[in-house]
Amino acid sequence: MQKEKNCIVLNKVNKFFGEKQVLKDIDLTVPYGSIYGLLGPSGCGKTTTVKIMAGISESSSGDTFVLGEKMPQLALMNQIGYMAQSDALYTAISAAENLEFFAALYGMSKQEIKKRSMEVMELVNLGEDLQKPVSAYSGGMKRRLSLAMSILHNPKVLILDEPTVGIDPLLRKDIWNELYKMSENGVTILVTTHVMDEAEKCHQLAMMRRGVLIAQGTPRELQQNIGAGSIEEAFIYYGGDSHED
Ligand SMILES: Nc1ncnc2c1ncn2[C@@H]1O[C@H](COP(=O)(O)OP(=O)(O)OP(=O)(O)O)[C@@H](O)[C@H]1O
Repeated sequence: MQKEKNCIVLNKVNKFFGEKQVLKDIDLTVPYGSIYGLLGPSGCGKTTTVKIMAGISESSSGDTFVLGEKMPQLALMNQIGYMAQSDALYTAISAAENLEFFAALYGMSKQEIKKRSMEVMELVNLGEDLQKPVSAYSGGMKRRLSLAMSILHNPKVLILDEPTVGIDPLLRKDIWNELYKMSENGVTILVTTHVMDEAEKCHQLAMMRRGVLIAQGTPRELQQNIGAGSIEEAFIYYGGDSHED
């Protein structure tokens, strides 16, 4: 069964906002332990798709399974890490307090919270800024803190909506190395991106356009299928490079 081999399965998922259909019959499978990229022009439905996967939003019809369970599923929430496009941070308090707050929601112990907070903050190069109020963070620092928060509880599934926007290339490389390590340890990672060199780093890619999944495969397959010289060329061929809105 698809559900057993794959960590994330979407079967004929549709989503309407009022009269407007923003997802059309999305069929998608993400194998366990893979890094799967969702690529497409602005407004094509990437965020809507990942919110359904994360259990934050419900589809209008169709089924979504994560770790073999039908979504949305409250009991799965502490096995999923989700990083939204806009940072969900409390700016009046410190990064440490933000981490503590979320960790407590996940039921982590005080000792665990302290150890893990330091670990994740060092990972995103914010080890020195743990006690600073978030209001004093730059945009890029807030993104990195959001990423740290999404992996704080060692989730089995990590869903990242444009995680490296505003992050410099060097740190972006470090973050990708960390994502590879996590995937080698069995974590399944779903990442949305506009950045072509990031798309190439994914094990598998899905390209979306106007709510439809138009192509799926490895970055190499997507290029070879149409004789494209780069993933950027494939993206332009499959999806067009113009914005939808
Ligand atoms: N709550 C909402 N109510 C009405 N329309 C919505 C809502 N959320 C999203 N949409 C619409 O659904 C479509 C898909 O939006 P979505 O945010 O999923 O796109 P996206 O591919 O993630 O875009 P971007 O790359 O710019 O973030 C857009 O046309 C958007 O305007």
